[in-house]
Amino acid sequence: MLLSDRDLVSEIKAGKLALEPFEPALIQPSSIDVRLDRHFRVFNNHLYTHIDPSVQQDDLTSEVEVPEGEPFVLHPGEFVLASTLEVISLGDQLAGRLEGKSSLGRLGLLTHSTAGFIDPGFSGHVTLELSNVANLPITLWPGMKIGQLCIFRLSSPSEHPYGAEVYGSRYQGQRGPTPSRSWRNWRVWPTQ
Ligand SMILES: Nc1ccn([C@H]2C[C@H](O)[C@@H](COP(=O)(O)OP(=O)(O)OP(=O)(O)O)O2)c(=O)n1
Repeated sequence: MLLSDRDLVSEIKAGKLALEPFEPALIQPSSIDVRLDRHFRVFNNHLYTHIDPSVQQDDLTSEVEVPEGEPFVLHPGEFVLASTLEVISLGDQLAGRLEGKSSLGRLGLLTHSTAGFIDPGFSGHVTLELSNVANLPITLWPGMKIGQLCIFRLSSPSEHPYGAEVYGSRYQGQRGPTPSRSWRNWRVWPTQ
């Protein structure tokens, strides 16, 4: 079930959902707007011939911090990682989906390219996969509303929420835009 504004407020009051820092004005009818932080990760295309998800390519991205009062310029066709200003924490019976903002979508800015799911139990800054599909550069201003978070209540509490030992939970507690962490078990064959 998708939570309404009043349910979002009750979950925040009950401590089952947290956004830090939190601004009540960011609550929408059934979502909460999230803001852009000042840290970005750009791809070092000059260092690699290809991206291989099966290995850890440590120098694949570099962090860029935008100075106070300045924007990050995202050029057409570019793909960068950024992160929410807010640390987002979900209890074991809530899951989230990061969605774009229509006004930014109409300009050609994609907020997440594919992965928008936030697991129950997750806590950390959410990594944004930003790309510009317009024909002109787009300026990204730290602090601007960059997306919205929709929260769903699970049919029962998760038995092994994100962060539990049972999973890798590679992004639990992540700070800032976090590059892909390679899987140790990236291929799982059928068990006979
Ligand atoms: N745009 C996104 C989407 C997700 N996450 C965070 C919240 C999720 O709970 C966590 C893991 O997301 P996935 O399960 O989609 O990622 P993986 O399966 O690759 O990682 P893991 O093996 O840790 O589950 O990453 C994020 O920071 N930014």
